[in-house]
Amino acid sequence: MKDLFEHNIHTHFSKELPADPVMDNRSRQVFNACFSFVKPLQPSNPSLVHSSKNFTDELGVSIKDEAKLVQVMSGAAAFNGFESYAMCYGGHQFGNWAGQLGDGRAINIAEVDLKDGINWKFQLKGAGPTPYSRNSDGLAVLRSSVREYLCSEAMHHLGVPTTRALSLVKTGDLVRRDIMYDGNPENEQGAIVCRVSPSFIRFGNFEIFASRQDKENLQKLVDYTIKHHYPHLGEARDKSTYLKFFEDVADRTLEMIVHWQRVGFVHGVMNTDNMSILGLTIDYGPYGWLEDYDPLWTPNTTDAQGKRYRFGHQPDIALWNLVQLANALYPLIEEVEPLQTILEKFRTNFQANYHKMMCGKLGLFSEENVPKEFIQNVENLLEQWEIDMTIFFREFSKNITDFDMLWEGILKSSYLDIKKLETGRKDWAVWFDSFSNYLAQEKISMDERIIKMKALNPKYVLRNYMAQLAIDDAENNDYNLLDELYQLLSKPYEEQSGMEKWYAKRPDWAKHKVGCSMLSCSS
Ligand SMILES: Nc1ncnc2c1ncn2[C@@H]1O[C@H](COP(=O)(O)OP(=O)(O)OP(=O)(O)O)[C@@H](O)[C@H]1O
Ligand SMILES: [Mg+2]
Repeated sequence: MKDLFEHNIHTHFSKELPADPVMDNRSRQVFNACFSFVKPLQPSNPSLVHSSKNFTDELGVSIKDEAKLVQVMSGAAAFNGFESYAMCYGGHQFGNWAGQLGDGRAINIAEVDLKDGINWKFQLKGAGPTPYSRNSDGLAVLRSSVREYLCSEAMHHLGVPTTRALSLVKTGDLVRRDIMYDGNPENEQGAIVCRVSPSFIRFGNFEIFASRQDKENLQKLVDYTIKHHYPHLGEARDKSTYLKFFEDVADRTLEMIVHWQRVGFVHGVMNTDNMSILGLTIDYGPYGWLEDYDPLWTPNTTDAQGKRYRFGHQPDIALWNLVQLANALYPLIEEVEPLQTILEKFRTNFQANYHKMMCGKLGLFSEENVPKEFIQNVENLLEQWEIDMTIFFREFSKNITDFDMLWEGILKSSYLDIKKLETGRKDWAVWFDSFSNYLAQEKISMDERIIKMKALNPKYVLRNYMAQLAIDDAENNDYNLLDELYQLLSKPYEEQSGMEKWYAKRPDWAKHKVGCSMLSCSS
């Protein structure tokens, strides 16, 4: 395999789209441009924490010189002379237009043609200030970087569309953060994740031009996005192509959200500046994994009041965000109705896809036989009896032929004590009766059913406390647990000997610990 740095740069984004002519790296408004050239900050003493061998293997590249990797991925050296840049975008944050945001701490350091003929963009998160940093420092801490690094790779292996993570380095510099926003800032270790994706364009990249009535640049960006990322839409650049583009983005967004609901992922900050135009999960900030099944749960302390980004609300928020994207694209389409039709379709398609997915998790693959209420009923039961989502569905991925077997799984996955649980036995039995009826109508063999269920119901996910344990060790320069979780989560659907300890309910100590149940945006 050829070394990553032996590959040539192939610049598309920063060559084909308008650049900010001002080279001044001070926080400012940037007009008529998709990005600004900016160099990463020099780190004082960079060191490698981890790199994703799975991902470099997938990309078909090797890393021959680890020292060089650390230099490039910490921003100390350029990637084969590439002129690095930060992107300009805006966004709706918590339902309000926030104006220009942009890559305040992300810097694109390379564009390279690799796997599948894709032009991969390499981006450092936490590499120093840019014109988009506003009042912040452009940096990231080890704690949040471990979370981003582990989770992006874990999500990929779960089959959820996502940006990838190639490396995690420490900068050797200290970063001051007030983790609980309570006036007690502390010094933390600075770190940088190298993220990789075919594109980091977000809904907000389009919104910023629309908000400034800059139709010319809006169109340039849309045309670029279609050319490089939706080439099947053809050469024509007219209203019908733009509509089709919007429809495809809506479809991809829908697919991503169905996956999130399937694995119990709560993004936590679904602002439009965190919505990828490719339907990839982007920005692993105060995300969390659903443990006891609670549709109202959000990990984000900033959102604890309104719970706008709670688990059960993610599909509605995706739609809300798509409405903002529709508004941004409107100047190129100038017709409301066809946009509305696509948004309506999202709603109905989501319901159908969600139903199919949930039936699949229960091993019912003739979902047309199953009424919506049946799924609603099990969701209510899971919520009422505080049942761990991952364990329940994995325990269910067996040949469950009688109620006792189901009950065993419930005992294993509930956070309630047995005495309390006993009072729910009758309700579960009623549900199990209807389940047995639908099961009897299944056409596929039991073996096949179980294989399919296990492929939908992961055994291992990155529980919030697991990431925190890895962080605690990493902060003391011990990366063994980080590596153990990285390896574990690269095969989330497989039984793995010696790893059963990670297939367990969240321990009691983790219920209210910072980083394990609630997370602030401080990162
Ligand atoms: N420490 C920081 N310094 C400068 N800008 C920041 C910092 N933290 C966040 N921002 C900027 O604030 C805005 C919203 O932040 P948000 O938490 O969504 O993103 P993020 O975690 O920095 O990055 P990304 O979305 O690239 O993963 C973005 O424009 C982001 O670049
Ligand atoms: Mg963000």
